[in-house]
Amino acid sequence: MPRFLITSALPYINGIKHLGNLVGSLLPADVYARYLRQQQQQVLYICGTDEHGTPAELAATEHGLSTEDYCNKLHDLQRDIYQRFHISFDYFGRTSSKANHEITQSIYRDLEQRGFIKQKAIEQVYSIEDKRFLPDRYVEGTCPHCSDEKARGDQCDGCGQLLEPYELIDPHSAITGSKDLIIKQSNHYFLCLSKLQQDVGAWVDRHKHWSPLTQGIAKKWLQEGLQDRCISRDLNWGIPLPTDNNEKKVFYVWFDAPNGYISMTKEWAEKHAPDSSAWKDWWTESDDVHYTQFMAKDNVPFHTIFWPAVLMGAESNYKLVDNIKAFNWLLYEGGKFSTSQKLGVFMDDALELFPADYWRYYLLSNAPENSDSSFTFQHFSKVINKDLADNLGNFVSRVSALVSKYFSGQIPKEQLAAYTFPVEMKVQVKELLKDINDNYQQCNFRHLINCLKKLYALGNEYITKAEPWKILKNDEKAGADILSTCLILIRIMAVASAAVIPTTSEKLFAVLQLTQRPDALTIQDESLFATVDTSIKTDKALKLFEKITDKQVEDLTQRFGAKKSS
Ligand SMILES: Nc1ncnc2c1ncn2[C@@H]1O[C@H](COP(=O)(O)OP(=O)(O)OP(=O)(O)O)[C@@H](O)[C@H]1O
Ligand SMILES: [Zn+2]
Repeated sequence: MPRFLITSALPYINGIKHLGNLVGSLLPADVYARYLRQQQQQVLYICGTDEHGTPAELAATEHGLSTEDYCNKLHDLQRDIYQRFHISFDYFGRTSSKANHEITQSIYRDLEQRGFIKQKAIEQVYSIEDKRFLPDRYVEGTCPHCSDEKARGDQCDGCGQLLEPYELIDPHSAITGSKDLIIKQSNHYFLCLSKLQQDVGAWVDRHKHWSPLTQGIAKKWLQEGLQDRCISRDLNWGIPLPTDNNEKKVFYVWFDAPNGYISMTKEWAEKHAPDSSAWKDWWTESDDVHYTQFMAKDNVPFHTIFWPAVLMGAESNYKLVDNIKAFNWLLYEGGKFSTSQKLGVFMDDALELFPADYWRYYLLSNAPENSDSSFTFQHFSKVINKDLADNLGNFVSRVSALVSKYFSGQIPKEQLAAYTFPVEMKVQVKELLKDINDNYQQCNFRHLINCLKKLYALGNEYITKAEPWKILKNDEKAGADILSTCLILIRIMAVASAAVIPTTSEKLFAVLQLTQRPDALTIQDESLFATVDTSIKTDKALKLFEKITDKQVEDLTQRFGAKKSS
């Protein structure tokens, strides 16, 4: 029986994440994991915070905390918020863990032994006032090409030119503004990626099923030719390089972060599996584990080229990824959401505004799958009001009100015994369920939501056309049959939507007074069409979703239009 390993790109520690991070990595991975579990598959879903690197140190300083304390705090905050979004990790770890230190250092030693590490002195900008080497993007100045005064040492956003820090006119530290900068030489360690080009290229070629976005990015890097890549930094915070030279170097965050997937699995096994060595059979190359990663496009080179190269070079026999579900950007006011620039709608604010299921449903309906997509409150309200409030919510509320009113919540047993689900509708629903199942399986989230939407609409249209409220006045049996069909449809909607809107699905089962969980039934299960013997208890109309008003849209657009202030 296959087993499914799932990881979502590790959220960086420098703040509460935004809706872009949610839709570009965490949410789709969660939906896939939930779907597979619902289909009775064995799943391990691993994620955790990515904690090393300069932005973490700077964020800590900004908050007046040591980097370690800051990371502890932000890790807990992030974990809490993912729980509130019902992201169902099997384990949520940290790249700063002891296990990650050990695994990263051991991978490095293998690479070194096998001749894939070289040393080279490089020149870097050192800020005397900051007492630190400055990464290129923390050097700012005037662009020599377009005179933009806000150019960074890696790139000018004004004209798009790639730059070196020494090319800037009037360079200064982006941290303190100090101009007291010198160029210092420092010995650094490089991964010999150029030696691994062929192996990585052949491996990428074998993955023809990857999406055009994933393949396109991987092939572009390969065509340009892989360059040896620096894996060390002169920082205090990070995983120390186990070198013989008497130097204080740490790994560059890109090198240690993905190893976190492995080390977090190790911690999961130590804490939660019956056998603490269970992590090994998830990560050893074998046919029965199918590994899927979720991320947005900026992370694709790291997961298709750099990290696989590291694992191949180390000849570690660690499992390489089978499928990569990559996303484009979710845009906010025409630009990219940004944690460092505090731009966009952040997950904590989002949950204060609306329940998690609103966001989960909307973000997947608008997922940047084939191209970038834009978030607006206007669009958000349109989708929620139409799909969830007008279709799903309205249908369930009409059905429960009628069953309460005409049958005191319980359709008589003798009528249920004589009832069968209408044949024609069964064909239609089965077809939809097949599409829903396929889209879950293939992680086609926009199509998936479209099918769910059709399912909700089908119920609503059926009851509108059948008009049980009229029929019930003269023919109780015919009316009871229509409502029985509706009750079954509610169960089907709950089961089919369970991975996307888990809380709502549970509420639907609660309305039906079903004791099972909606995710305990598989999506194409024949028993979904059996009669629902319920005793609904609603005295007044049930309101599953609150409609979002034009006034709310206006206020929220205004409130979040400017940069987030804190
Ligand atoms: N606007 C976005 N749309 C979709 N996915 C995104 C977006 N921004 C970030 N992601 C993805 O979220 C995941 C976690 O990202 P990470 O925490 O590293 O933030 P980031 O890419 O540095 O974002 P930011 O620039 O906002 O800090 C990554 O897979 C990243 O590609
Ligand atoms: Zn420029």
